[in-house]
Amino acid sequence: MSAGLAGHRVTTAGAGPADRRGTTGTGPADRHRTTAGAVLAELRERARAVLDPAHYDYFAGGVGDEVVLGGNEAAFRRLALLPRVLRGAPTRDLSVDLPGGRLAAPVLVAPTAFHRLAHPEGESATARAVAAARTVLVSGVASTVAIADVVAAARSVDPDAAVWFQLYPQPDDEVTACLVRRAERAGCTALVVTADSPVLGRHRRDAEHGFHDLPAGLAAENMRDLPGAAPGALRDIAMSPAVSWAHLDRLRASTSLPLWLKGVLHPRDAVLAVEHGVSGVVVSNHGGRQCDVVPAAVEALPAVVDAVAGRVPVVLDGGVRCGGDVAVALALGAAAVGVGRPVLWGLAAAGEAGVARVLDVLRDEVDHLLALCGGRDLADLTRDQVVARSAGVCARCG
Ligand SMILES: Cc1cc2nc3c(=O)[nH]c(=O)nc-3n(C[C@H](O)[C@H](O)[C@H](O)COP(=O)(O)O)c2cc1C
Ligand SMILES: CC(C)CC(=O)C(=O)O
Repeated sequence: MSAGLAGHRVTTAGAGPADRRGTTGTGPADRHRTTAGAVLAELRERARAVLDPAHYDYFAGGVGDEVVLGGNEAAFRRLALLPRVLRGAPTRDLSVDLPGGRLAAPVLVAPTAFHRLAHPEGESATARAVAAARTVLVSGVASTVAIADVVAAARSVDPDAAVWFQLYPQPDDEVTACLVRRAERAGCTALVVTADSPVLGRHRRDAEHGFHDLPAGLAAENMRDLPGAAPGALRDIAMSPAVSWAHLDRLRASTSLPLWLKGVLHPRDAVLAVEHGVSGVVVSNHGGRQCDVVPAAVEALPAVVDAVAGRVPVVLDGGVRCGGDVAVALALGAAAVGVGRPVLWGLAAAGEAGVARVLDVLRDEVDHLLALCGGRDLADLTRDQVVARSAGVCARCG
């Protein structure tokens, strides 16, 4: 059965319930009967059902009492958008150009570790889905597939796919340099240096499960054969409070790739980052996994955007779970957002198709919302449209 509304087809025919590893219900009809938030929540439940509880909790958990983990999502619920009227367009341009790649929609995939805990194909499956969506995968140094193979998987779908490489600057410059060369040789188009982890956050859930090592057969493949390790052996990813701006300067000088700094919350650090030559800043609290007394990422965003003052783009990650969250972040000045856990849920639930599903529902909902807000492109989302929500709760997340 279907009914037409001026220029818009409404139908009740379409995909049935999604199965675990195959279909994910991506047909157009499906879009009219669900929301990105509901899809992401369903994928999360499907992931929970299939994953080893220790691995589910590794992905889902946060640092300390998980105040910031919940706070990232809750902060979005406290914000609302004021639509503009009578200025839209029949089709909207969601693309964004960033140093290191062009995104068809303003949602990139934040670096998360150990995708083969979620699905046997791991980061390769993620890379194919992200390339098909024509957005950017930030592939982590803690990947269970070597970066050259991740890029190859992405390029098997789209020869121009942009894959960025995330790394923790290592106290030993020689190790950092070797990781940078690997990313360059693999064909990565940008580097993302994570700066919020001078020490590792304390994760109660991991401690309770006794989850400290990858299962046999899985490894952080990029850490193999590095200086200081025996041939074929792995080096630990070092977290060191001794890492400083000087390390960043040396890294910056060693490559011509655009360099993003991830994990910035203080506006003065954002200014320093620009002064030290970064090409972009990622406002992030590591998805609530490092310090449990920091603000929600979206709360920290406006001051960083103001401090950077348009000199470099600012990306936000943390708690983005629906198109509305994307639109609010963009209106507050983010050039794009990153999603972390939702991609892991999609991957665990349905492999490549699950990741594709996450990116598709978010893109579709942003497009719909932009139309509702009278936007033609992303620049039409502006800060004056963001207001505090004094009442009302989300039916899904309360
Ligand atoms: C399981 C997991 C592993 C992560 N691993 C990394 C990592 O290796 N490097 C990094 O910079 N950030 C890492 N992050 C943080 C993400 O890049 C991102 O900041 C965060 O997940 C965004 O929040 P969200 O999960 O609410 O979308 C990880 C996050 C999770 C959930
Ligand atoms: C410590 C890394 C291996 C992964 C990470 O950043 C994380 O689990 O949050």
